[in-house]
Amino acid sequence: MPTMPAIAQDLAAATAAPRTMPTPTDCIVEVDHLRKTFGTEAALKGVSLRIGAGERVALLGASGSGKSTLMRCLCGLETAESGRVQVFGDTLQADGRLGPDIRRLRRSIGVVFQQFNLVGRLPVMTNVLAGLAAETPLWRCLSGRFTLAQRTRALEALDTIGLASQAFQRASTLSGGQQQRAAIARVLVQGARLLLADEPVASLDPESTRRVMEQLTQLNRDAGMTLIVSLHHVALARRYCDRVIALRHGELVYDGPSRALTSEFLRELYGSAADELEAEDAAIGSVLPRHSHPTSLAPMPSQEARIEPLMEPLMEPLIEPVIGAHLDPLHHDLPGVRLATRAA
Ligand SMILES: Nc1ncnc2c1ncn2[C@@H]1O[C@H](COP(=O)(O)OP(=O)(O)OP(=O)(O)O)[C@@H](O)[C@H]1O
Repeated sequence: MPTMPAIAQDLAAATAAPRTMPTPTDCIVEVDHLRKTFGTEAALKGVSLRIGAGERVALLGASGSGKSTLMRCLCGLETAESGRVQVFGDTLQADGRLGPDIRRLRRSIGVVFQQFNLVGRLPVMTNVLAGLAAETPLWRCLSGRFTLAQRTRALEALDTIGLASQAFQRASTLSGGQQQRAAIARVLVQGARLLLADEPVASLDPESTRRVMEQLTQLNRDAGMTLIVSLHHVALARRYCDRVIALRHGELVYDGPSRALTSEFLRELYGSAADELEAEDAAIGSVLPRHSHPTSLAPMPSQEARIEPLMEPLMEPLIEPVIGAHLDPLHHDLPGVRLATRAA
């Protein structure tokens, strides 16, 4: 029986139009020999990869293969014992230490988690404004006195993902899919250039899954955000991402076009969980469009016209203080967010 790497090599070689690896100049993520151990367990065993600007990459692998650990290392929420992560040409971490530019780099990295990381009792708008915490003076964050321009930006981001009319509702009143889209609006308002989405649809129904995946795809296409998304469903990876990186027991076992993935390889990758995943994939597949390109829609009123009726509450200077431990783990090291968390 062929080994896993052998199958992966065959797959990549058999692809009619192999994806060209990003050249050093358009590489925005470079990972070299990353190794991370928890106790005696190695979660990442010397992973190396390159991701180019504007790519849409799916991270696949069975439970425990190291996907979340890799994602957390890419944004500096986790430090690896050895190896290096460079983002936008600067060192994010090397040999267990975060680089000197970590705060600046984090501003350009948006992260979306499976659990949404919204504060349910705060309005959707406030949750989205938290994306601006890194660029806003502490006193403004603590008192909720965001500028009109910032509040308008947040409303526009919510409009872009179709949630403007829910802007002043408590986040807890939204459905799971809507909450995930609000988390995406927070990344949009942050102005991130790299979006890491760690199992963003794992707790969503098939229809919400489709919507969230399309929104992530649109951010990649329209806002030019590079997207790395970890997924359990191969059908989603095939539909929405051109490239797949697969991990198994902390090792990179495949890096190539998503269309080249075969059932044989996936059985190797997922082992005994393959049958269950195949059944779930069939359910998801039934609600996915045939093409990931958005279908043409009826003409919409301009964004200005759409959000104009919602502007009135924005004229009130106070929104809500940006508080809460779960708002945005990336910015927990900001003094404002720490203080606010303690005060909450
Ligand atoms: N904070 C931690 N403490 C101890 N072990 C951890 C920690 N985080 C991850 N691990 C271990 O590292 C390995 C990789 O975990 P990781 O969460 O990265 O996998 P995953 O592919 O994201 O899994 P899943 O798909 O189930 O989320 C697992 O064996 C896990 O138990």
